Amino acid sequence: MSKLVGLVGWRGMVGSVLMDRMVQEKDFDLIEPLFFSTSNAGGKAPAQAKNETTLQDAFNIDALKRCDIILTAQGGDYTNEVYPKLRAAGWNGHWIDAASSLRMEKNAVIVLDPVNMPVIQNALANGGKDWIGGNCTVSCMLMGVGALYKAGLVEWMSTQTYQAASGGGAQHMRELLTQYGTLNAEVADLLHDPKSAILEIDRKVIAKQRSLTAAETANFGVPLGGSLIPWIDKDLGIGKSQDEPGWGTSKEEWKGMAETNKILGMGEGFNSAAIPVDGFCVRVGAMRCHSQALTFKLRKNVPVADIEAMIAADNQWVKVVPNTREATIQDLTPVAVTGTMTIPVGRIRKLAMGPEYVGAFTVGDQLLWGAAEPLRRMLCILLSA
Ligand SMILES: NC(=O)C1=CN([C@@H]2O[C@H](COP(=O)(O)OP(=O)(O)OC[C@H]3O[C@@H](n4cnc5c(N)ncnc54)[C@H](OP(=O)(O)O)[C@@H]3O)[C@@H](O)[C@H]2O)C=CC1
Ligand SMILES: N[C@@H](CC(=O)OP(=O)(O)O)C(=O)O
Repeated sequence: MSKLVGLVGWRGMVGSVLMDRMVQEKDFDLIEPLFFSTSNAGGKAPAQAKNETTLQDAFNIDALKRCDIILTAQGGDYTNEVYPKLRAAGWNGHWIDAASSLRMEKNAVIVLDPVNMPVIQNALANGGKDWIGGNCTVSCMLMGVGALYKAGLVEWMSTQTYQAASGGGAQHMRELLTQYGTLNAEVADLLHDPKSAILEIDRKVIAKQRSLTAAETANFGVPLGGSLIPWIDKDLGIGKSQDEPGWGTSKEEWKGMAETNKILGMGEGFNSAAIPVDGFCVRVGAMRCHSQALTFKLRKNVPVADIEAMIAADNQWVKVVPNTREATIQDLTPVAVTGTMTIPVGRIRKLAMGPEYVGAFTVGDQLLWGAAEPLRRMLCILLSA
């Protein structure tokens, strides 16, 4: 008999990408889905419903308890409210979650099976029930360069990210595009006139950016179109001495080290067993692909050709982009990658600091490998266990 799989958050942005992938991969053939809603209980479930065609109340613990597996992309507030009640009510099913709330819990595994299948299998063998999707930036990075970690080559890594608007959610994407439109409209006449002065256009654009209303920047807080924001998520550094690691760190930056090490089953957080990962996380005006410039200090001098071969052989989605201008501008951009499962890694080269210092650049669709895909793959792992 098919497992009863509760789906929560299926109509949100991450949930919609997840549903599309589940349809593409025919995951619904393997399950009996039970659709939940936080806003429309009693309404009609989507077309993928089989026997249970009515939307269930996502806050109804008894309804949730019926499920063998619950897969949620509803968000952290939902998880914080419902998960403890469900476990307290004795539910012993598998919980698969896109939200970060439970990620660092001792019993939770951050799932990214092309990278950490042994960690997942070990947890399964030990009765693990909580399977949490990783931070989008971390998951996309490890899909690209996980091979170097698996080979034990990384002494430390520094990452500088270029994160898309979608990481903030659907409203952030709308706000970015609206800002681009507003800026374009401000100088449309001048743009149409080939003889107009570029500095006049520039002056009008910056004046408009600086005078955007609170409503026009409601989601990001400041203009993003034509600018960038070098801070993502909360400030975790408050209260620390400025001379210790962690001071002035954003939560997104903290996740880089904490989650990378947890995914790989190594030391967690800033402890001695963990591989140091640190850098700056920056929001840019891309739509849904996160990009990252990586600097590695390797434990030994490894030829670039060997590094490329290791990365290319790691999984079926990673693609090494030759470090040429043409290949880079064609294949190593958010525009090239959006909507695809491909994780290109390029700009692989030795850095001036010494032969153990290697640079790379990678791009990933943060709604696919960064959010939805590891979850549906974990569902399949559970179904085949
Ligand atoms: N955005 C991202 O990049 C990432 C997000 N995540 C996690 O996933 C969670 C969900 O994120 P995201 O998908 O962006 O959130 P959304 O805001 O798009 O969707 C969340 C829920 O909002 C409700 N909702 C209300 N109005 C609408 C509407 N007009 N269209 C669709 N849904 C609506 C739906 O619940 P209902 O049907 O019950 O009303 C939906 O499930 C996040 O909180 C985060 O924890 C994880 C990784 C990346
Ligand atoms: N914080 C990410 C998106 C996200 O949802 O991250 P997390 O799942 O770690 O909360 C971003 O803004 O790009």
